[in-house]
Amino acid sequence: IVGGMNAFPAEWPWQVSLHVKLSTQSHMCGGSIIRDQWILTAAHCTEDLLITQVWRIYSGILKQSEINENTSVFKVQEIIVHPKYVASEQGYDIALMKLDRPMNFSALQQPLCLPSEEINTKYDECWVTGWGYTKETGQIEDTLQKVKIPLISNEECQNQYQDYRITEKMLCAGYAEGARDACKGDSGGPLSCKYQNKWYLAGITSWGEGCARPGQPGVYTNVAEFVGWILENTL
Ligand SMILES: COC(=O)Nc1ccc(-c2nc(CNC(=O)CCc3cc(Cl)ccc3N3C=NNN3)[nH]c2Cl)cc1
Repeated sequence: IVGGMNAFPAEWPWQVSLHVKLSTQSHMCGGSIIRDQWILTAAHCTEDLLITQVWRIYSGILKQSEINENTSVFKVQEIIVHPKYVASEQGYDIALMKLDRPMNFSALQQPLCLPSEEINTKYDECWVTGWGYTKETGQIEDTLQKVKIPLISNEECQNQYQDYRITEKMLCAGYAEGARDACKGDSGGPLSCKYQNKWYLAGITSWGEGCARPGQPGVYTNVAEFVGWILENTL
């Protein structure tokens, strides 16, 4: 997250950290709790890592340094990648991970709401969160970062990304002057938007041209367009 600040404990209780354990273990992507046994993340996070055994999912943490052999960890029973996913810039950057056991919800770990179709235009505010870099040449942050980012219209976003096709299944958010954005290591995490005092998973952090560059907003998977797919696949 570029231009953000430290989150508070239990402020974003649906945010999880997805780790991969090969010879070493490290944070790979963000994710969001949507049901007691289901995490929503980006399809590109699972590329070349479709073997479930390498994944470790940490919930209820604020700091990466809280992770140790005693921290509660979830393993992955199943990974479902959207069948139309090819690359982030072409959309369908969405995947489900089924946990090896149901999660007990608490103040520190609980789901947020899936959006409905028409809500995208009514949000009061949106925030992107993650442990990603705070600048393009950065590193994974210890403390979860948060930054408030306004949604922008797909028409405006398409004007700023002339070499790409910004589809209705994408959502854009950013400031014209840049300076605040998601960055490397934030992908898969939530763009959380508030409406009438409830938080909704409006977007999944997906791609952008660099981090926080002027006129280069962040592009998110438009979750409202995939609620049917999510429900069908999490029965
Ligand atoms: C010790 O452990 C580690 O070092 N772990 C670790 C884990 C993951 C990564 C990593 N993850 C990615 C996937 N892309 C993203 O996360 C954000 C994409 C994105 C989305 C929006 Cl909305 C806006 C801008 C951008 N954007 C463009 N350019 N940069 N960011 N790339 C890399 Cl590199 C690096 C290190």
